Amino acid sequence: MKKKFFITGISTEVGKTVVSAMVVEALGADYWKPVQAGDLDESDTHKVSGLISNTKTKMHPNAYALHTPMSPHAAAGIDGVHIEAGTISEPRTDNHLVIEGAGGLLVPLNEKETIADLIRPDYRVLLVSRNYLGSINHTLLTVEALKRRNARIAGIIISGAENPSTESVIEKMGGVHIVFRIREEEHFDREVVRRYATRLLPVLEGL
Ligand SMILES: Nc1ncnc2c1ncn2[C@@H]1O[C@H](COP(=O)(O)OP(=O)(O)OP(=O)(O)O)[C@@H](O)[C@H]1O
Ligand SMILES: C[C@H](N)[C@H](N)CCCCCC(=O)O
Repeated sequence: MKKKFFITGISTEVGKTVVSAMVVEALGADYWKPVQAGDLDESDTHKVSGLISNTKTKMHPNAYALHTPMSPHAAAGIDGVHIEAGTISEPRTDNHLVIEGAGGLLVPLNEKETIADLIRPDYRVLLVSRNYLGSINHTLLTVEALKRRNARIAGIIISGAENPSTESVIEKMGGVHIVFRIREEEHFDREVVRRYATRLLPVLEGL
């Protein structure tokens, strides 16, 4: 059965793109970033392309490609565009699909909708968390917001240094499992991503 994984994060810059590349590489999945805001010559689609080795993956075009590295609602305003979640149609594919959000879960697309409105019932949501002072609160708030929307939470992925007391309290109070960990790496390249992808595949098969 083909699976669709939605990658969200507890904030911006926590490792969603790195995790997306690993999930894409593990499954040979297609990749789609519906809303991109920022330098379009160094978009997340370019980054994922540069981190994977398999030849099966198809990169699907953004529904909205905005030029300013800001919240999508604001970046859209600058470009004179109005984002509507309802106009975004998922790319057709027979392959697994990895969908990456922008920033955190409640980042606005416009004055009424957020990234959370892009999550469909058949998406398995992977929440990327990264340890910093304040990350417990950001992680538990995001889990609560996902549950309130009946999203199918597949699990949390920790990117960066381990913190056992943080991780155990997140699992206990959030009622969610940490399904994978990425160490604090000096850099990410195709080799590093391939190594993690090999370990990640059996985890994804169980989700
Ligand atoms: N485990 C890690 N070890 C070292 N660096 C990391 C790790 N995880 C993420 N980073 C670094 O943090 C930065 C942000 O990561 P990434 O681009 O994946 O975040 P993001 O959540 O996709 O951000 P955005 O919200 O802008 O899309 C990158 O420079 C990345 O290399
Ligand atoms: C530009 C950045 N890399 C992301 N694409 C968008 C992050 C928006 C964060 C908005 C916020 O939560 O305050």
